Amino acid sequence: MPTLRLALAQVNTTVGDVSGNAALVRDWCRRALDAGAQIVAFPEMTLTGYPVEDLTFRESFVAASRAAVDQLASEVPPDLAVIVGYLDADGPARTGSDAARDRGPRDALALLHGGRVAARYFKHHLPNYGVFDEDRYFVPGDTLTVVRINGVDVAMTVCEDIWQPGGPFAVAGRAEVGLVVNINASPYELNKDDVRLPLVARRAREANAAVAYVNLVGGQDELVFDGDSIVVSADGELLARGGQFTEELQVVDLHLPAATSDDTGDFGEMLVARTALPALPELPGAAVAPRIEPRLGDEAEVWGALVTGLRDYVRKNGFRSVILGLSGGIDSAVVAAIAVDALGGDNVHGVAMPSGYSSEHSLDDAQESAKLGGLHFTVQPIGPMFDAFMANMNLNGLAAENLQARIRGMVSMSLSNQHGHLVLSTGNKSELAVGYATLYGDMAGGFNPLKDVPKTLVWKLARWRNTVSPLIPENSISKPPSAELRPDQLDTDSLPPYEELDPLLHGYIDLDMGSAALKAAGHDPALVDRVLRMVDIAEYKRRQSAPGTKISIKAFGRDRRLPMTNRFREGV
Ligand SMILES: Nc1ncnc2c1ncn2[C@@H]1O[C@H](COP(=O)(O)OP(=O)(O)OC[C@H]2O[C@@H]([n+]3cccc(C(=O)O)c3)[C@H](O)[C@@H]2O)[C@@H](O)[C@H]1O
Ligand SMILES: Nc1ncnc2c1ncn2[C@@H]1O[C@H](COP(=O)(O)OP(=O)(O)OP(=O)(O)O)[C@@H](O)[C@H]1O
Ligand SMILES: NC(=O)CC[C@H](N)C(=O)O
Repeated sequence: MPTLRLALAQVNTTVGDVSGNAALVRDWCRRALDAGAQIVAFPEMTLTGYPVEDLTFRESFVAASRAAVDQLASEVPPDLAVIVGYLDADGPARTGSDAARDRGPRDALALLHGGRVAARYFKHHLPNYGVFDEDRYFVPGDTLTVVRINGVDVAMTVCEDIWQPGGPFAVAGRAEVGLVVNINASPYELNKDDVRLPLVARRAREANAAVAYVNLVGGQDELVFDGDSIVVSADGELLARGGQFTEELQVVDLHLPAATSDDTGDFGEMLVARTALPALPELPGAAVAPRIEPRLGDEAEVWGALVTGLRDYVRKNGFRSVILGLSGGIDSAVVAAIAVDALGGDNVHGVAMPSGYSSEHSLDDAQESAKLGGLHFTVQPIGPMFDAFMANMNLNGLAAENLQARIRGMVSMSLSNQHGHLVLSTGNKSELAVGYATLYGDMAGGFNPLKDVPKTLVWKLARWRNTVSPLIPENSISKPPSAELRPDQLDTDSLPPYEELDPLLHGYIDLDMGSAALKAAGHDPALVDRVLRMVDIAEYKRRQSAPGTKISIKAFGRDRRLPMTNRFREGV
């Protein structure tokens, strides 16, 4: 049986940084060569980053990607077979009514070898659900490219191709290949790694071939990619698995069946095209021992996603530091802790902004949070600014309460302008769901790490993080949540307890259950009516909220898209 040494490069690309991504490929090709690899595979759309969204419509961007792949072919080691994702096009982008087309932008993959592009493949299945809009951008490929490498037939596929039965994997089976490489940009959501391994194993059995699945790592706006690259044998046995949220090279020796078929042409759902590479150098030295990295627990996994999402948003947008209001409450303490893990305490600035309603312990807790995180801490009382407003405007009730939140938002943004820190907002998913946040107040900010984290999970994350090392004040975890916008205010004055609210929100938001289904599932009918109304009328707020890392199956923004102007009310 021939043996191929394959490296999977789980790397962190940046959208739009074509030359930087090409440099990354060159660097990791050298590492693959040092590890004695014959083939190295990079993630989907490596050269452009993923997702490029409407950049696809720009001819100049497509041209930059195509030029980069040609140039890269002459720059990577000529004896190494390099599989790399990029944006290609064999026709113009969609302009409106041209519904059925066989040419246009392509989510493409190139096999580089011997100083040239030796083969190409265009993604066949285009995801168009959840956060994906690929029908908007790409034309599906209809030809599976099979490359003979040292006597083994290797098929190459892109991401969604592995999520669908039939299509490229079934065709690969009929074409009798020994290995299917699948390059991915598969965003993280909680427990997705539990789905991936059985999926990859199923597809291996469907193709009757070993499968190598390589995924991106790193953050891109609301998305974060967790890596979790996988290699399985033809019968679905796990051979190697990468870590989560780490850039790394996974190297594996695969004993694969010698090629048996030369058939090409129509294989049912797709055509098959074949090509062959000149012989690659024989394997040097001893066999490599593949690694199977342990899985992270749920809290560690979500924490990894939030830290990676924040770090990359900050870094890839040219910031070095962040600023946030530290109230002494759980949300700002957890955001500060995420920021400390992402950027180091020296790059995190916490500002306590006490008003007349802030309790003494709030300031102490805020200070403790800063001390534990080793972050910069200042106190900026807002009383005089509040008084100046009130002396000039006749405000009372909610208008006066919200003024405090707005002054804090203005102070944070002013310090951002002055010192160049990115402002973090801290509203969790439960609060954003029911509109419990002040527009242009505590909602002010450039990025919100907790946007997709329900309040009950915020507490769990805090407890888990403190088991690693103490970073979040115990008092912030244990005290009842309060906005402290009026005397003795508690969240429970306006909201049901979060232990009741969160499961209801999960049903309504993440699972799209209606009022009848939620009541049938055992939620208190009066609470269902009240909460659904609160969620429905707060859509305008969510549209104006800062972006934040997606961790759930349905995040506000890219995933859950609802009209702001909407008279439909559940059960009415
Ligand atoms: N459909 C629509 N489209 C566009 N804009 C719309 C709108 N409906 C109202 N608006 C605008 O929105 C305004 C109302 O929103 P907003 O000004 O935010 O004020 P509002 O939602 O009335 O009050 C903020 C709520 O958040 C709570 N809060 C504040 C701060 C922190 C926390 C916390 O603990 O985390 C909680 C606070 O106790 C209060 O219940 C209206 O005055 C109007 O200008
Ligand atoms: N006294 C304060 N000093 C500094 N920032 C504050 C203060 N009060 C509120 N903030 C900012 O506004 C955000 C919303 O705060 P608020 O305390 O009203 O609600 P919360 O959801 O209970 O948040 P937290 O749990 O952080 O207190 C806080 O997370 C914090 O960033
Ligand atoms: N880029 C893609 O095709 C990703 C789609 C796929 N279902 C995933 O989430 O992994």
